[in-house]
Amino acid sequence: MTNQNMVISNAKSGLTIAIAVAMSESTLFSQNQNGYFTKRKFLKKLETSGNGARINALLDSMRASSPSRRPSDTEDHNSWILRHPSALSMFDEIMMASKGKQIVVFLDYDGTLSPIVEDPDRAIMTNEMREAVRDVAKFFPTAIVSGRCRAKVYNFVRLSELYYAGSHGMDIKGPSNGHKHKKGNETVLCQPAIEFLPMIDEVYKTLLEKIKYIPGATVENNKFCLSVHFRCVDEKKWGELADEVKSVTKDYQQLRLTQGRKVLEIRPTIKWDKGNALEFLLESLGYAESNNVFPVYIGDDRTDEDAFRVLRNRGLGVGILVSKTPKETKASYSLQEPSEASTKENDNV
Ligand SMILES: O=P(O)(O)OC[C@H]1O[C@H](O[C@H]2O[C@H](CO)[C@@H](O)[C@H](O)[C@H]2O)[C@H](O)[C@@H](O)[C@@H]1O
Repeated sequence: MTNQNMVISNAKSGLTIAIAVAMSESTLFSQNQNGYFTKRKFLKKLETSGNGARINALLDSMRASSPSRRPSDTEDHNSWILRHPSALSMFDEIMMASKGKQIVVFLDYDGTLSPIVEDPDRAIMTNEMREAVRDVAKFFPTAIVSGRCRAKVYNFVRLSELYYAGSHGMDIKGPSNGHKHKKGNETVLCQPAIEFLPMIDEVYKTLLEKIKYIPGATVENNKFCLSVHFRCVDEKKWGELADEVKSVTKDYQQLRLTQGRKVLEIRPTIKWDKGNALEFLLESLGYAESNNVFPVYIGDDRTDEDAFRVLRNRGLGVGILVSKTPKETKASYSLQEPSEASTKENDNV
């Protein structure tokens, strides 16, 4: 089995595109035309409001981000896919664009490397996926960019050779070993919201008390930000939950509310997001102003849009949105859900 076959057979997700791009670049991956087309065919099979906002607006937004499927969705999907084609069907185009450039891979965690599940503590990444990421990182600098706190996402992924940007990019650390992609000897570290730690902790404790009577509601401490989960909350109780969250955050003008997949996220108002994290990491790798770099960013959530926007505005690399349903996005390409093992059939929110 060649290195290339090994890499591909380990891949079970949207991550395959990064691996596919790898095939075009690495000299380790030399092969003839037939081999190229066989691999491509095989890859196809593998694809599996701020503090001032009113409560009603927040509740509307929670509902809007959790749509139920309608019969016309197929039509919407067809026109959407024309604007955001499958990254696999555009394989050749992406390969051409990356030619001669240094690929850097950015991967979101929840909904990209792991399936969306009801209990956030059980969003386990498969060993197969871990091996695929490990193989990608052998060839390219690779970063995990997550809303989770860095330590937690590291515990899920457990690959010391990667860069990790936790808390939506507000906590960045370079590889803990002497990895070849590491620049110099210095450890990359960036924590732009360090002074918010006591405030976040205080809000976490207050929220724990406030929401404990709402069945299914949980709050997750992501160190520099908080996640209030409502995936397991009866929709009739969403209004109450929104009330409680607003009643706490209204006293903290330095915090803002954003939304993810059935989650309200409380974050410092500083201008720092996954897009800034991407730029910081490119700079740390020595590609601040360079056009010879080809970032591949794969993500599924609203917060990943900040990174997609940076790539689009700078005309760099590709953004790939993992989604089964049409969504407004700045990503150029799309992929289906990360794995067959992901939650319920209709759950893409
Ligand atoms: O940036 P990400 O790595 O995608 O993190 C965003 C949030 O992901 C997690 O919540 C989401 O996944 C959970 C597990 O599948 C699911 O139960 C929840 O409904 C989703 O919103 C994580 O728990 C959050 O802290 C992250 O902010």
